[in-house]
Amino acid sequence: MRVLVVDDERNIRHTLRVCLEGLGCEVREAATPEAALAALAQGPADLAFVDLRLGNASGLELLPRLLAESPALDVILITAYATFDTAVEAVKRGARDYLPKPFTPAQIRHVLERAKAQRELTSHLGDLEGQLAQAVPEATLETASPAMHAAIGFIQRAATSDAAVLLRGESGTGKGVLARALHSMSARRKRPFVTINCPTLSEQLLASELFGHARGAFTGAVKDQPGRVEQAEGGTLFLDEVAEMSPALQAQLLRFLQEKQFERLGEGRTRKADVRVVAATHRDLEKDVAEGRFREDLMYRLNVLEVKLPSLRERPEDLLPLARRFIAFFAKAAQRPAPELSPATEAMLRAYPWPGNVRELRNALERALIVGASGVVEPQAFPERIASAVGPGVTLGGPHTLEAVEREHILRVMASVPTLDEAARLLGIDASTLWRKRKKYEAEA
Ligand SMILES: Nc1ncnc2c1ncn2[C@@H]1O[C@H](COP(=O)(O)OP(=O)(O)OP(=O)(O)O)[C@@H](O)[C@H]1O
Repeated sequence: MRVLVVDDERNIRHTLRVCLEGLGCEVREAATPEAALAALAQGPADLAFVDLRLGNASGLELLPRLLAESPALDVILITAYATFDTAVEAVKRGARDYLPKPFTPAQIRHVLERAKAQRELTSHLGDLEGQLAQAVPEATLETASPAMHAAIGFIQRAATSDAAVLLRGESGTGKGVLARALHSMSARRKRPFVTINCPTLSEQLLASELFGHARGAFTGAVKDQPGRVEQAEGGTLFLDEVAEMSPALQAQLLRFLQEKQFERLGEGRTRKADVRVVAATHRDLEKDVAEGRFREDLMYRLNVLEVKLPSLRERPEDLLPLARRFIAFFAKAAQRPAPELSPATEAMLRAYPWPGNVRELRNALERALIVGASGVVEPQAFPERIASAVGPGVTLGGPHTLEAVEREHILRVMASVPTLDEAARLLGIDASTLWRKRKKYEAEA
């Protein structure tokens, strides 16, 4: 650590230098605010010990000037006038910590270690954020689909309340993405968003993951461990695939939703948590209730606010914009120029039913970018199941009835523009005729 010691008393500077150098730090000294700023201008420091009293000057006033010069600097304020108010004021102005005079070498070491640990954590977090941004394209809430637009509007309204929300929809439709969006739009946004993926854990592990456990609660429980409910304090807990919970856990979750109370596994003490619950499922919950697999009372607790996300098939307007977005993202990550989608690829993407929804589209495009040649993405870059989905295979001049060609042309035009009116304008017919034709195609499908 590069440390700057700012104190007008030579003795104190000397004591700190000896102690800090003994702990492996590189130390510079300054006796006045001007000297401190000049020292920083010459080279960065990680940590500064600053006396509150610098002759006629004040360390508290120097603090913002130091931070303006070096925003990543951690400042520890030293003072013989240790009052609670000064400490609070110092922290408000951006100090990392507070060291009362007279101090011992052990206190200095302690403060140093704490600052070091904090710096490591901050940089680790920064790394993780960077990695995440690299690996996952940023979710977009832009949509031209009326069904998706309605779902997002619902989420925006739900964000203003604290009621439980149930997100329904096929796998890969973006339930997790919307749960996170809901959290970041809500007043809880500065607190944690914690996800639990219910089907991936055994009953006992899931109970312990959710509510925590006491030491010795089961083999392998070597220490007390808080659960995700406690981690999510003040924030949002996202229960993915909630229908997969065992009956015993359903009962515990119901109690938590009703009373906000729970116990860690193997512990008598009842704890409280302020957590907003958002749950998701791709299953038909009413059927699970009718067949005795899911508690009816729990369903009604979870679905106070309920929204269904459309499948990708139900939002054809978004297919190509999403595809282009993923292509741009993965090309950038691979430091390549983003290729175009060929017309044949666009037709194929529209013809394929996308049972895995947005997730499947994203994965298919990531793969296509790796296996395909640069410049233009052709259907050959996709797996067989997708590449063979060329719809009715209509080609101009091919052996088709006029009606089949018309139908295919109309469907493709509708998928390529956001509104029915725009499609009608492109096709040169009026919107009511187009609406009737679409109804007819839907009835035939
Ligand atoms: N609006 C979106 N913008 C960008 N990517 C999205 C969007 N919606 C979904 N995705 C992509 O699809 C993937 C799946 O989304 P998500 O995990 O939210 O789906 P899900 O409905 O929760 O699926 P499952 O039930 O299988 O967990 C995400 O990781 C993301 O890559």
